Amino acid sequence: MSSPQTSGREFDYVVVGGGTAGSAVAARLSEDPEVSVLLVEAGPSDVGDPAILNLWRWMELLESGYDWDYPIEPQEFGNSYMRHARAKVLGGCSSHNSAIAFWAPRENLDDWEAQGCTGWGADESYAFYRKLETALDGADQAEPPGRGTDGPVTIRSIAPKDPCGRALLEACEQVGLPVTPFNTGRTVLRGANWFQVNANPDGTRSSASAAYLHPIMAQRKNLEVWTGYRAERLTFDDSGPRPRATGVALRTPDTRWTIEVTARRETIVSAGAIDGPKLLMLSGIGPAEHLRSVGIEVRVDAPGVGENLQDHPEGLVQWEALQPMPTESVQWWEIGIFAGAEGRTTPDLMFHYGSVPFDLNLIRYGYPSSDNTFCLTPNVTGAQSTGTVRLRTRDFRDKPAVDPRYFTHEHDREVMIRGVRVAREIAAAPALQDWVGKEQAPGDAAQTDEEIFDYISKTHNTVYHPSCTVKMGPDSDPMAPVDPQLRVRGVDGLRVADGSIMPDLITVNPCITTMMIGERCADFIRNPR
Ligand SMILES: Cc1cc2nc3c(=O)[nH]c(=O)nc-3n(C[C@H](O)[C@H](O)[C@H](O)COP(=O)(O)OP(=O)(O)OC[C@H]3O[C@@H](n4cnc5c(N)ncnc54)[C@H](O)[C@@H]3O)c2cc1C
Repeated sequence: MSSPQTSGREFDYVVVGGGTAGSAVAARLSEDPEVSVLLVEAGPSDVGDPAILNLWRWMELLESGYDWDYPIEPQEFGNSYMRHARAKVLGGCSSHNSAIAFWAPRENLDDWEAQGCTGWGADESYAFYRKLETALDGADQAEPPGRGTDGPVTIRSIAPKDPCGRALLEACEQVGLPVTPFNTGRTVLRGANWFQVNANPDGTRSSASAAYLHPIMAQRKNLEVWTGYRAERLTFDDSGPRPRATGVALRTPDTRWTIEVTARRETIVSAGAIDGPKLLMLSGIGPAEHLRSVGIEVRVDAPGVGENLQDHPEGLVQWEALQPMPTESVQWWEIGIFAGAEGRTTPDLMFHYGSVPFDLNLIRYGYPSSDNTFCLTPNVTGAQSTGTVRLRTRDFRDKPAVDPRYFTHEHDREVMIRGVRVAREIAAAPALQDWVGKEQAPGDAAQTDEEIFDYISKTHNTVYHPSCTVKMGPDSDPMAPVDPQLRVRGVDGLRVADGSIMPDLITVNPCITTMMIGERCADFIRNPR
């Protein structure tokens, strides 16, 4: 596609960001042959790219050319060296991630509804999880509405091949965390199991792009997918009483031209929880004072844009393994453990089990690491610390300032410290004694709460779930830039559909929920209420 010639093209819908939600939005909208849809993605196509499609290679992608790779602002209580991986490739983070597949707990979605997000409760939203998936396993254990049988995304359970993983599950049983089925519609408070993943039996991803786009990209004449085009800003007609979104200004792949494409009906921003608020702010929609401070004219004073950044902070306990660890794996992180505190309705603590060293934040502090290790990573599922995404400058090429403000809330520190202790308790159970060698990190020196948190604050990572930065909410909430049908307040013709619209981050891994958000956005557009 050569460059200035593409300028001035018109479509009914323009979806900006060909990621997890954007792929679903574009695929569903273009089911109607009467409308034309353009999907624009800054990164390259994933079609035929083994580095992306082979799920077991996901860790190679961190800090690679496929990663926007965002640094974070200096943290008072957290790890200032931490990087936020965000995929820059068709399929977005669903092309980059470890494909752990969860339906959100019913309680999370019902809580969204209770916050004024009408229509987002579990009963209505679960219909869209069903619609998006073909569940290969576990359907017989699910409660109504049951698992999906003919959706584009293949979800299957990981086979129990890893012997260390089998011993781990036995150890979990021994400490009161029994093997419990996932994705049944019943919330797992305390229990463990092999994950379900959105992947095909041959080990390739069933990412948003592979599932929604690959089968239709060449066939559907009313859908165009442009890769390598980066949105600089949204365009508007400001002549009426309210601004109306008219499309997007794009930098061409050769970086030589800025072109404009028109959305006759709507523009949908699906650029994710970091680049989405950035694009809105570059387009004059954001906190007025901040926009003025970087020289951007205010179109809509939307104080909630870039606020409310939520994430799942993740700690690490790593051991030398006494026996050889597997040399092949579905994605190296095959088991999940929930260890909710007494009296909760959703678990406040989750672990991933890695059959690999995960020392990307250890070496700079001199912690030992080696090739034959395994680890448990406690994460705070309902972290109370919230952060911000802000512009550094008005140049679309500059990385935004991402400040998660990790562990600024005491709750998060307490849960994480408990997480390290629970990980040690699991490791001390009889079933793991043939596997557990020296604890490399945090190691014997970290015993008191202060010592454990000192280790955590230096070395913690993230489960890579930044969300909630353009949250939806009722009209009465001035911090909610979008309404429950995902329309941006203060302008016409513009919606947001991606992980940024969650009012609160769900307890579990959010990729499948983000696809559900894409499904719902297309449904709101096609079936206006
Ligand atoms: C390393 C990693 C591992 C993870 N593991 C899991 C997991 O196992 N399970 C799980 O449930 N979740 C996981 N997650 C989280 C999950 O993948 C994300 O929360 C989710 O995919 C985000 O979807 P999204 O649509 O909001 O954004 P994205 O999928 O990031 O899509 C945004 C898209 O917009 C594009 N874009 C951005 N700016 C522009 C612009 N200016 N112009 C054009 N295009 C632009 C991006 O390149 C990207 O393709 C992981 C995430 C990462 C990074």
